[in-house]
Amino acid sequence: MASFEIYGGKKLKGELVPQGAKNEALQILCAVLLTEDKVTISNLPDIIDVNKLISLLQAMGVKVEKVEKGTFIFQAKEIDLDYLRSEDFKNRASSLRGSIMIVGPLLARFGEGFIPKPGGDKIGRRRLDTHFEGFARLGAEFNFDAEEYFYSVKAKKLKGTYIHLDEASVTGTANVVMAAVLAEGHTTIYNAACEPYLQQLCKMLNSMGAQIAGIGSNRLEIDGVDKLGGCFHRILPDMIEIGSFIGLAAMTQSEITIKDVSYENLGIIPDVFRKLGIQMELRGDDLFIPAQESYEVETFIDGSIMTISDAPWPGFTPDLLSIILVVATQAKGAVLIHQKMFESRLFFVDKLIDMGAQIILCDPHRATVIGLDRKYPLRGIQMTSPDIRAGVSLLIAALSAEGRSVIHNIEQIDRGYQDIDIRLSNLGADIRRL
Ligand SMILES: CC(=O)N[C@H]1[C@@H](OP(=O)(O)OP(=O)(O)OC[C@H]2O[C@@H](n3ccc(=O)[nH]c3=O)[C@H](O)[C@@H]2O)O[C@H](CO)[C@@H](O)[C@@H]1O
Ligand SMILES: C=C(OP(=O)(O)O)C(=O)O
Repeated sequence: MASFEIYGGKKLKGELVPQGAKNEALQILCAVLLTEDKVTISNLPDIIDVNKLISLLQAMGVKVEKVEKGTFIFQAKEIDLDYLRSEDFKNRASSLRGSIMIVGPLLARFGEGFIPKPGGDKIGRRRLDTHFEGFARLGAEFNFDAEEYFYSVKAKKLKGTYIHLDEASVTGTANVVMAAVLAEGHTTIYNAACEPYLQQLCKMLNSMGAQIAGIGSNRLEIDGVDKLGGCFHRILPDMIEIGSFIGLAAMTQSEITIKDVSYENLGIIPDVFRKLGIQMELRGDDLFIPAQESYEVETFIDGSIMTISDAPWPGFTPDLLSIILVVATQAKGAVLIHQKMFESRLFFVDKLIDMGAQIILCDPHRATVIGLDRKYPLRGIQMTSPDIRAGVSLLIAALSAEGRSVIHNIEQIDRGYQDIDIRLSNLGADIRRL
């Protein structure tokens, strides 16, 4: 288990270039299974989850060629379907969440798909009903082996239909879309998730020859086609990383320019940080965050306490609520953080409380943060990162805290943030890997 050692309290300064988006990359990589032609993907982040998925695809028979840093050519010409029944497949596929999205493409192209219980963060119940109910609506036969925790689907030919997803699941929508593009006839997917990750996936599929309309909305209309071809796809900058950097700048009173953020794809994210009183300026497509002495949380118009909660896109992503929470600890004013989607994502606040933050965990979904307005800095402690976003939030807290902090289990952070220690050191942070 690797750790970071951090001496906090330093102001940082400089530029950060966001990596390609983790959650988009995981969808896009699975989509290469839909064609036997070559697919070139650029701006792939060099992070644990993406690298694990690439090696899983390789083990399945996908040819992978590295063109340059971040750019790879994939060709899924010969897929070893027997491998999907092996122990090695079960071990690899169960080590990350994104692997679940190989099922839709496999089912659509080869008539069968398998997956063990996927990994990913332990942040509460993470059911897969939306995925498998969607496949069943398209005509697939579904089987769940409860003893082995193994899901399988089979279908000679998928048939287009009307599907009202039971919830706007991000990976669920991606999976059902990837199955529907090769189904016979027309499919409507209503209550679809529409995060930029999905918009990007749909655009990529259309450039491979798919017929998807309604991109960016919660109603996708898909005309099935017989075959898809190759394409070139570039991954957007990671909006979660960009949000994390906005929080980092505010919390450490640093002047940071985040380069090439693709502002139009950030949705409501910058505005939510503005509600905490954080200033930022768009310069071209760069986001400039000035060093701020203090920031004050807005109240609602009627003067009541600000609530920040998550919702499916175009609402505020749950993946940034932990960052908002940590940044609120040094704001002026109070804010209620309401994590509606996941029930175990706020427990990391006990570490922040140990560091001196004033937080009341009201219940597993809600925490009230009383901002310290920098009257007392947080103090460095030893802690363990419970999940990827809590991990980065604790890292931000440690960078702002007085003294030495050690964060254990940083594999959680490495699974989504590329070379984070090196990039922060370049801005003047005192951080090292132990
Ligand atoms: C690899 C990947 O892309 N992971 C992301 C993906 O996970 P993932 O696709 O696994 O998450 P889902 O969108 O399926 O659902 C997330 C949670 O929200 C709940 N839910 C979902 C939709 C809804 O309308 N109401 C509702 O309550 C679900 O029950 C579940 O507990 O989306 C999550 C939600 O943005 C993000 O946190 C994850 O980072
Ligand atoms: C929860 C996340 O990831 P995963 O779905 O891969 O666990 C995340 O990216 O914040």
